[in-house]
Amino acid sequence: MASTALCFCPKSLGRPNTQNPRSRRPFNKKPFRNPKSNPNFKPQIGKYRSPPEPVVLPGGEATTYTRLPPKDDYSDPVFGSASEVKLSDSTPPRFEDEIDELVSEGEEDEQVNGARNGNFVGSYEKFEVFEVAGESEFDDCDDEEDDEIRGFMDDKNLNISNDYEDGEFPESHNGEVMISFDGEGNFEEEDVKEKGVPAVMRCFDRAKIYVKAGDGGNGVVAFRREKYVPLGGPSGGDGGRGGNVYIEVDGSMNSLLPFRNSVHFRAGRGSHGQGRMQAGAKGEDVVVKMAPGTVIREAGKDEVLLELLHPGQRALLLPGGRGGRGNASFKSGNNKVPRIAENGEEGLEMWLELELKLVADVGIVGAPNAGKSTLLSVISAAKPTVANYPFTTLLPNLGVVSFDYDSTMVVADLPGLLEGAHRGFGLGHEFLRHTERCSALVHVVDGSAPQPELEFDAVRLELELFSPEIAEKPYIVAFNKMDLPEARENWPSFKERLQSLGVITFCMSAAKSEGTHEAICAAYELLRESKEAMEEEDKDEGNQVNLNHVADAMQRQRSADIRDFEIIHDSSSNTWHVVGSGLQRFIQMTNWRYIDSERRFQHVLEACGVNKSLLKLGVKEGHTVFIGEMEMVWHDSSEYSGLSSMGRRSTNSIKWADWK
Ligand SMILES: Nc1nc2c(ncn2[C@@H]2O[C@H](COP(=O)(O)OP(=O)(O)OP(=O)(O)O)[C@@H](O)[C@H]2O)c(=O)[nH]1
Ligand SMILES: [Mg+2]
Repeated sequence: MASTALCFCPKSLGRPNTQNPRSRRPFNKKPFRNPKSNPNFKPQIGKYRSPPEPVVLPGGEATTYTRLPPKDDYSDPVFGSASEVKLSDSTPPRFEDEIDELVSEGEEDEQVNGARNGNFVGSYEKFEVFEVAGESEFDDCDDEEDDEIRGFMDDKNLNISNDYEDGEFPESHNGEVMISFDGEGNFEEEDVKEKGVPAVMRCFDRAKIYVKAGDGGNGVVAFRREKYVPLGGPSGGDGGRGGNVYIEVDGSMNSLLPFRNSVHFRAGRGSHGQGRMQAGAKGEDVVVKMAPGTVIREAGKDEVLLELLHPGQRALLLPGGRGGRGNASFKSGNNKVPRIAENGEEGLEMWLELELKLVADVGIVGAPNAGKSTLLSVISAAKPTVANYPFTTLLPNLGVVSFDYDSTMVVADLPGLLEGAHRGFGLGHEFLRHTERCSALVHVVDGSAPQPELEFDAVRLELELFSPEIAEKPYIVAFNKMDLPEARENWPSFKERLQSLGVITFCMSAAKSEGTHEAICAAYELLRESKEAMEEEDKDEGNQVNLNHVADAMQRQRSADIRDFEIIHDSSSNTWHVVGSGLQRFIQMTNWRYIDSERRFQHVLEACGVNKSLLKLGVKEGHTVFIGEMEMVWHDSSEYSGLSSMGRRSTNSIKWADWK
């Protein structure tokens, strides 16, 4: 079929590389920061280059890899002239052809025998794979401005070299990551770094966002003046409450990619109060929509704040700040003309780290090119890309399988797993966490592979190394490509071995849609059983989850008693720090423009025991005392003994951590 696909080499995906994209720029090209200054730059309105159209090749050409394939199997996108390659050009040579070629050159030696015995990889020389950066600056998903030119996969970033003889490896230059393979199946691990995938793939299931609740509006000082109403009294209204930050699960989202473009979410501030006792309007709430299964943590912390699974669930994350009181609220028997009003309470702010673990019922795992996407495409309406090269699937695909009206299941097709994936090879491990929420797995094995048993074992081992919990999930094995004679030949021995292990095994031809229904029905049966078991557990636990627990905890912290404070003395500078979240909030809400505020402040310090405690601890005339954001000085004279304000020391807004 004459069709084209984006040009990339699976080998370059076989290493986790996070080198600085600017560090290895081709010497004959001038660096350009602004892509629009590049004469070759064509703006892409559609944001990302679309992935290749689904292609179904004659299955006979497909080859499954459980290790990194040797270079000759693929045309090199860097050295080739075209930026796109025909799939037919990149068809890997048949295993036997390779051996025959060697034989015809009179090289029938140990290598060839090794290959005939199935030790395919051992017959190759060492090679290394590394990444050379082009001008692309797309690697950083935090960089907002260049989003529109970020390509889905930029083939300029890839380079491959295997020019080195055994044992001769160059030092790694410019921070590039090298993975050396010594022909014995041993990989040198020390250079392996964590982030090895293009930005779009990292941002698929990870994001960092900023959220801020709205500040409360200020209260005002006003007095009623009206004809025939003498001494109308205070009439300053209260400020409005700041907007809240909510997190809502949006069933139509299945990735965190939208957060590449919008990172900051701020709720509106409440309006200020007005005369005639008019209270300010409430600030606008902000609702941050997330894909089902997003795990939310505070940046830099391990503790999970929220984990919402079901579409439509909504949790209050940050409550808006309280509106400040106007002078009408301060009227009392003692003070009928209060000249005081409060500031609105500042809304809390926070950086959040989001991690998506897809909510799928069944996960399809297996080696690259085994036929996982083909299976998903025949059992559901999903149209994943199918092609005859490893790592066709770069991001997980979801599909819904409907049996009848009320029995459906969500199936996730994941990128292929290579041997050594736990050490960072391939893409599989990047996305295996998406199977954590699956109740069952379908393990697709390429039946036409030279040794399907080895392929099966390699993938099982990788699953175990990634997470024993995933490996313990119930699974079935789907032995694929039964339309090919090799698969039919391998099937009896494979079936016998797996049956002896007690594994449920099905044979099928995904391409011809034969046997797929039986396999998927068996997967559904596993799902049903595990759901029943889970429902039982839920019944036993019987507890309802409070989705607003984060906001509740914050609210409790903020409204702590003003008398709960701690005094810290710094003897080197003779300064005192009075720390307490109740006091801090009180200071932040004090509006120092009004003369009565200072008096009220002094009164509160006296009443809550700050002055007394300071005196007890030995504060002296002229010592500096910090309370929250206020800097104060201590006076110790016969007429007045206490603190007087020197001004604010910072105007930073409040972080959640400050309250803890
Ligand atoms: N003959 C035959 N070929 C098949 C069958 N199923 C899949 N193929 C072919 O195998 C190749 C790989 O299929 P994919 O579905 O892309 O494999 P995959 O496991 O999703 O591969 P990755 O996404 O790279 O991990 C394609 O050329 C398919 O046409 C089958 O039942 N019979
Ligand atoms: Mg696939």
